[in-house]
Amino acid sequence: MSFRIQPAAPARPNRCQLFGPGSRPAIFEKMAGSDADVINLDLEDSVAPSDKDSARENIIQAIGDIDWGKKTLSVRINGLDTPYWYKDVVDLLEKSGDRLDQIMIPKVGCAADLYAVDALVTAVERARGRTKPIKFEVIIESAAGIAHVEEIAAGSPRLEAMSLGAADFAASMGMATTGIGGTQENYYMLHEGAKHWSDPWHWAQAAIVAACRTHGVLPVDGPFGDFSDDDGYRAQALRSATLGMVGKWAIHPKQVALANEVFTPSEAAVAEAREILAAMEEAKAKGEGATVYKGRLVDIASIKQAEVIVKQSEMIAGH
Ligand SMILES: CC(=O)SCCNC(=O)CCNC(=O)[C@H](O)C(C)(C)COP(=O)(O)OP(=O)(O)OC[C@H]1O[C@@H](n2cnc3c(N)ncnc32)[C@H](O)[C@@H]1OP(=O)(O)O
Ligand SMILES: O=CC(=O)O
Ligand SMILES: [Mg+2]
Repeated sequence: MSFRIQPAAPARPNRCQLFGPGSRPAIFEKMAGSDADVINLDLEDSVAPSDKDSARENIIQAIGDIDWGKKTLSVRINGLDTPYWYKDVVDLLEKSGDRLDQIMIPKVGCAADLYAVDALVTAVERARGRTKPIKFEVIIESAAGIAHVEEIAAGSPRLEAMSLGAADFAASMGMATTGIGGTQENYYMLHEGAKHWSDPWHWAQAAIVAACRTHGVLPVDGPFGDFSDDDGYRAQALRSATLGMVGKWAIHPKQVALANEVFTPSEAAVAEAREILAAMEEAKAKGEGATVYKGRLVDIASIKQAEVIVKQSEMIAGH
């Protein structure tokens, strides 16, 4: 371990982030009644330019009027390249109460983007005497975002979560696809005549996880557009969980259960992790740093691996 200890990410469940357009207030109660850990009310790309003002008002009203339970309540503001974002921030903080937890900043390209939003948020919070500091989450969804991912992860003490936005990311990178996330038909290796599909999102996800883990931020997988394809969603989510991500977006309510299933450690996984911890306790009592569990090596690193699963399960159960 480096002299610098890796900071812990925020201890809150973030298995599923359910999105809904701010211009569609009829679904807000349904979102609040869902099993998603995080709600993302959207002012950005799911809202037409002509609806930006009314969507903002809908969201401000709903923040106070609806019982959001224990969910993390987040609003995705418009990008810093638009004329809308400053009013999103100012109106949200001036006109809504303390129930709002987080602002999601899309298309972040460098740490200065967070600095700019932080400066505005801080000014409004002070002017209004808001005592609960607003947290940030960001979307990495551009070439600049992924190129500067580490400085972004370190960009603000308000930052709690970072998502990969596959749709805008693909567009910014010039990727030859219109699919949002998941397997891409033309991204394969050929071996003895058989196609083996590769994962074009892998490197960006791994970069996001590394940046997040270095700076104590929650890494999250973004949207999977084909909400008719449960198996495709599950496969994408399982890959993300295996890489260290803690959750995934749902762009339709039917994806919530899939995300919760994948990002809640199973009883079998928790039981095995506890057995590994017990085996290592026994080894430690005998003065050994390594032992054998079910025919395979476990050592002091295995304790840390097992603790990730046990802690995640306890945190979710305790929430
Ligand atoms: C690339 C990105 O930026 S992704 C993030 C931004 N995008 C979004 O926020 C889009 C979020 N999703 C949606 O807007 C919608 O789910 C759509 C447009 C994809 C589909 O909407 P619909 O055609 O109404 O879906 P469908 O008919 O299957 O809805 C089934 C039920 O779920 C409800 N529902 C639909 N979307 C949502 C949602 N996001 N949250 C909660 N409930 C929802 C519908 O009201 C309907 O309820 P009912 O059975 O009581 O009538
Ligand atoms: O905002 C999300 C995306 O995929 O783009
Ligand atoms: Mg996007």
